Amino acid sequence: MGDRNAGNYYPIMIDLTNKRCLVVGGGKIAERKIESLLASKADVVVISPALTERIADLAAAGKVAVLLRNYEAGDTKGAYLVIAASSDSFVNERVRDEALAADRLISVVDKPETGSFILPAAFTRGKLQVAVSTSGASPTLARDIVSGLKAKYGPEYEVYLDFLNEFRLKVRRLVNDAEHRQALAREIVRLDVLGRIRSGDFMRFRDDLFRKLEAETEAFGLEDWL
Ligand SMILES: C[C@@]1(CC(=O)O)C2=NC(=C\c3[nH]c(c(CCC(=O)O)c3CC(=O)O)Cc3[nH]c(c(CC(=O)O)c3CCC(=O)O)/C=C3\N/C(=C\2)[C@@H](CCC(=O)O)[C@]3(C)CC(=O)O)/[C@H]1CCC(=O)O
Ligand SMILES: NC(=O)c1ccc[n+]([C@@H]2O[C@H](COP(=O)([O-])OP(=O)(O)OC[C@H]3O[C@@H](n4cnc5c(N)ncnc54)[C@H](O)[C@@H]3O)[C@@H](O)[C@H]2O)c1
Repeated sequence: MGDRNAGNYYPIMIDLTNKRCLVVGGGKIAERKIESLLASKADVVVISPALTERIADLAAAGKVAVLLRNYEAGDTKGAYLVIAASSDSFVNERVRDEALAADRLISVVDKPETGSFILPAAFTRGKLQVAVSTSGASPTLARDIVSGLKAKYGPEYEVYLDFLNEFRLKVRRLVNDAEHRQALAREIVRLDVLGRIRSGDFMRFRDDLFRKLEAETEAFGLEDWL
């Protein structure tokens, strides 16, 4: 494992909406990658002579396009991102070489260090996305860390992030002074908004706050709510 990436992977949030993503292989591992690609609204194409039941269901429902055959040279053409997830390491190597030659993003599930990216363990709460990677050293540890974080950052974070997003957009629209905007950005996360979401007191609080912000704008501060 001497050639494992030493931890200098570049973390990036990438928009895959309508991007063609090719998955070679239709087994358990491919299934997991397909599910996460679909969750990111990618346009998924699967090439594999056999499929798990779940992938076959996704194909029947029109959620993924499937070519029910072995990988052939040239298959990576037109793909923005490629995942080599077959059980045949020779095939995965060919997929990788072809993808790399055309500078496509490529992940190789059996020899991750030979590809150009790896996947983290991750979960979302609306706009909050938490992703953990051990640079491939221990996917199981990554998953354990994520399950701890999942318990800590519960479903209320979805509402919280939507609120923060709405607040930020309003502030950007209404408040011209950059320092004032920054002060509000710092203060808003110090308010116990999560407590209000949990206690059911949130909607009234939100409406009051936004009403005041719209009315007072440049003079608006959050001291009264702290
Ligand atoms: C996090 C997660 C996300 C996902 O897959 O979407 C993920 N692996 C998960 C689970 C998992 N994977 C494995 C086990 C069995 C126990 C074990 O062996 O440890 C379990 C546990 C289980 O399944 O319970 C085996 C395994 N994994 C890799 C290899 C090949 C190798 O290392 O050479 C082998 C050996 C295969 C073999 O020898 O047969 C490689 C990779 N797995 C990665 C991601 C990337 C690095 C992540 C990081 O940086 O930490 C990387 C590098 C490539 C990649 O796939 O991008 C997902 C958790 C999903 C969740 O949250 O539930
Ligand atoms: N990255 C990870 O998280 C991780 C975890 C465990 C295992 N693995 C590795 O991932 C690989 C796949 O594991 P799996 O459990 O999904 O295996 P699997 O046997 O369930 O599935 C393999 C799939 O590859 C397809 N396939 C075989 N030859 C092909 C070809 N020429 N062209 C296209 N598709 C072809 C098969 O039809 C099948 O659908 C294994 O090599 C395993 O070592 C990776």
